[in-house]
Formats: sequence, C-alpha cells, structure tokens
Amino acid sequence: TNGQSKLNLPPGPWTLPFIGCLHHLANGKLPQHAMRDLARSYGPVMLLRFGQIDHVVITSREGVQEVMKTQYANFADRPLLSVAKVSNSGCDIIFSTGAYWRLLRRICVNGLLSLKRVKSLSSIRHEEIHSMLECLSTFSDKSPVKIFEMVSKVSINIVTRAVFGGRCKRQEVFLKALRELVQLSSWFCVSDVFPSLSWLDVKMRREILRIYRVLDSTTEEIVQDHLEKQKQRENNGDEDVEYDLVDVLIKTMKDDNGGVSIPFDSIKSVILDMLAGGADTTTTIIEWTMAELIKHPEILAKVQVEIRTAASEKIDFNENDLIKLRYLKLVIKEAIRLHPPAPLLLPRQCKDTCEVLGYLIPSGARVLINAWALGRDPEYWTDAEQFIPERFEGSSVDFKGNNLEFVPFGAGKRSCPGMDFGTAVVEIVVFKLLLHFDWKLPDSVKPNELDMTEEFGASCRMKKPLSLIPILRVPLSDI
Ligand code: HEM
Repeated sequence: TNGQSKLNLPPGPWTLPFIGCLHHLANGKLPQHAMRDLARSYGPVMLLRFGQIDHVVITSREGVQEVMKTQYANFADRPLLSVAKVSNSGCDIIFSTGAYWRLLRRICVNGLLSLKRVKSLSSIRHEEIHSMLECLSTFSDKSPVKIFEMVSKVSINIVTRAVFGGRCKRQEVFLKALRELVQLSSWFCVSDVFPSLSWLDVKMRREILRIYRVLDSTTEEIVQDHLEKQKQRENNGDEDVEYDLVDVLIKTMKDDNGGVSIPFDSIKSVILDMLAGGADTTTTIIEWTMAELIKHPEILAKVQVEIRTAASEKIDFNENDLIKLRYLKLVIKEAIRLHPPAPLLLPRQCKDTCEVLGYLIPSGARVLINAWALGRDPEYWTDAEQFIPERFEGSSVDFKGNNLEFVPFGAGKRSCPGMDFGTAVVEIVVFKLLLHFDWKLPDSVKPNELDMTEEFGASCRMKKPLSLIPILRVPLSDI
C-alpha cells in the first residue's frame, strides 16, 4: 500500500556484499547471544541479512505480540528449509501450512497432546521413570551419572510408547540420525541462506538424504506394522481399537476429512516430528533444572523439603498430587526462563509485506524470536541473570503464551502443541529424582564453578554434560 511504501526497513548492522551480515555471527558467540548484543544497538525489530535472505529478529514483547498474535496469519508459515525439502516435502506438522496443517495438528492434539490424553499416559511415565530410578540406585554413592544421557532414554521411551506403542528397532542408530537431522535444521544451512547457490550445498543435501533414509526405513516399518495389526484385528472381527497415535493417524487417513487428504508418508513424518520436538527438549529442561539446583544448594534443599514432606504425608502420592508442589513448579519455571531449549524458537516466514512496530517487513523474510534474550531482558525481569524461583511467587506470569516476554514454547495458534506433554514429563522426572536421591558433584567440581555454557545448536543443552553422583535416600519401594 502507499502507506507502507513510506516505511523503512528495520535497522540492522552493516552488510558485506554476498554474505550479508553473517560475519556478525562468526565471532564465536552463540547466535542467540550475538543477536541479543546486536539488538542492544539496533533495537527490538532488527534486520539481519544472511546471504540472500532477510531475517527479522524480534526481541520485545510488543514485537512478539505483532508476529504471534495480532498479525498471526501473516506469520503463520515456516520457511521450507532444506531439511524439510529433502526429507518430507513439508508434509509434517512443523513445516506444513493451511488446511492440511490444521487437520494434522488437530489429530495430534486430540490423539496425543491434549491435557486429557497426557493425563491418561501417566502409567507409561511411571514405568519408564521407575526403571531409570532402579538403574540409578545401582550407582548410589559410587560413580557419577550423566544426567542428559540417563533422562534422555526416559523421554524418548515415553514418546515412542505414546506415539507408536513401543521402542523402535535399531534405536541407537535411529536416534543418532534424528539428532543429526535436527541439528541440520538450524537456519544457517548454506542452501537456506543462498538459495541461488544451492549447488554449493550438494554435499549437505546428500548428507540429509542419507540421514533421511535411515529414519525412513524405521518409520516405514512402524507404519506397516500397525497396518498389519489393524488388518489382523479386522480379520478376527475385533473391534477397531485405537492404541496409539499412529493408529489414530491411520484411521483418519481412511476417513473423509472435508476434502483434505493425508498421504501415507505424512504418518512417518509426524512420528519424526513428535520425536524431534518432544524428546531432547524435555531432557534439556531437566538437565538445566538439575544444574541450577546443584549450583544453588539452598534452593535445592528447600525444594527437597517440600517434595519429601508432601510424599511422606500421603501414602500413594501420584502425579495428580504434584499440583501441591508449588515451589517445585516455580523452580522448573525459572529454569525454563533462563534456559529455553529452543532459544530462537522455530523460524516463521512473512507472507505479505506488512508493518511491524513502524517498520516494513518484506514478504518472504524469515522471522526469528529471540526467546532466550527476552527471558533475560532486565527491562522485564529484576536480577534477570539470577536463578530466583521466588520471583514467580504469587505472580501469574507463565510460559503458556500469555506473557510475551516469556515464550519458550512460542505463542498463539502456531505455538508448541506439546507443552502439556513435555511439562508433565519434566515435573514428574524432577520430582522423582529429588525425592529418592540426594545429588552431589564429583569431587573436583565446586557448585559455584559448575560450567553453565550452552551448546551451539537448534536444541540448546549444556555444553559440558552435567554429571552427578546419586545418593539413595528414600528407597524406591517406600513409595
Ligand atoms: C518440553 C519442551 C518443549 C519446548 C521448549 C518446545 C518448544 C517448541 C517451540 C518453541 C515451537 C515453535 C513454536 C512457534 O513457532 O511459535 C514448538 C513447536 C512444536 N512442538 Fe514443541 N516444545 C517442547 C515439547 C514438545 C513435545 C513434547 C512435543 C510432542 C510430543 C512437541 C511438538 C511440537 C510440534 C509438532 C511443533 C510444531 C507446531 C506447529 O508448527 O504447528 N514439542 N515447540
């Protein structure tokens, strides 16, 4: 429109021919740190040109409001990154759009991710966590345990059991490939910022294809397996029971869905979405929570008193009673504020040229929300860098998408549909770890020296994996 043509593009750092301002990120800093520092100079709506693509970086509540709420529809799409192009043509939830996306997302919410479904999965969580605790007790007072590695098995098993009823074959190989795929889906893949040079990226594409083949053979087997079992049930005249998400998806595939069809391959992609979106994110939050607690012994002591008192007062303390553990919830909230597992969320894309806070946002620009920086912005938080769970006492500020300075799961209609699923796992795992065990650092490390450096990548875990010695305090059979 005429009004728009008078607007300026958002400010941003100087660019070099060809690479744009990629050099501003090539300084050894993590992208979320470098972008926070740049935003201090250029403001909360900032334009960074990487290669040939405009990236708009948002670092304010008002900016998030525009992108995720007010102008939601114009920013609902995601850029089709190389990973999606090579692997599944965007037929999953994360990368798809429009009526197809809405349908797929609704199926997954109803079939797996809604609060009601999440509650119904409590026995799966209980079993998986129990085997972890048993394993942990064999290490009691002996050797350190890598928290991420140990919890990761639990998170993955919970997701795989809920999504397709079991563990996958060749689990190790499959998970390694999945992690590689997530890593490659960061937005700085060459062909993603230099589309006209995608020949440069042949090697990368070959790599993605190799990884995808590994993943595809496993998911193909899973879906075929389900189809066969359903056929058997039909032949036996058994009722058409839905056991897990894949069963639900297959059933929906056969239905008429108001003209929207779900191709067979999309079921495989949804399996990958659930694992890629749901497993390491959850584990990452748990690892950071434990690290912050170890670093702050007085907070650890306080939360353990709450947990052990509550558990000793009720014989069959279960997930429904977690609601009473107010301080535990504050601790987890505070850990998520400082350590959002996806610091820049997942990228969105601007459909039509529009205005955001007085600036012109060009059609096709990719939009990154620096959730990590928002969670540590002194404008919104007092003692922003400090771990103080009490800050949330008596406050309604939460990460569910209503407080736009605190958006680890995104906000609005395209926010994370797995929030309830993920937080249910985080809460019960942290609860059990702290109830049954005391924790100490290996001899050479002091709590205040714990290395809290973040790892580079799409999912931001601890660079130096947290390693702790468990000491069994409350025997497993006592609960
Ligand atoms: C517990 C930690 C988790 C965090 C921090 C997290 C974070 C996010 C974020 C930031 C987004 C992008 C939101 C946006 O663009 O506004 C997202 C999307 C998504 N997440 Fe999660 N997530 C978590 C757990 C899960 C779980 C447990 C699942 C599934 C089992 C899941 C599945 C998804 C899917 C499918 C999307 C894409 C949604 C869409 O594009 O419509 N996430 N998540």
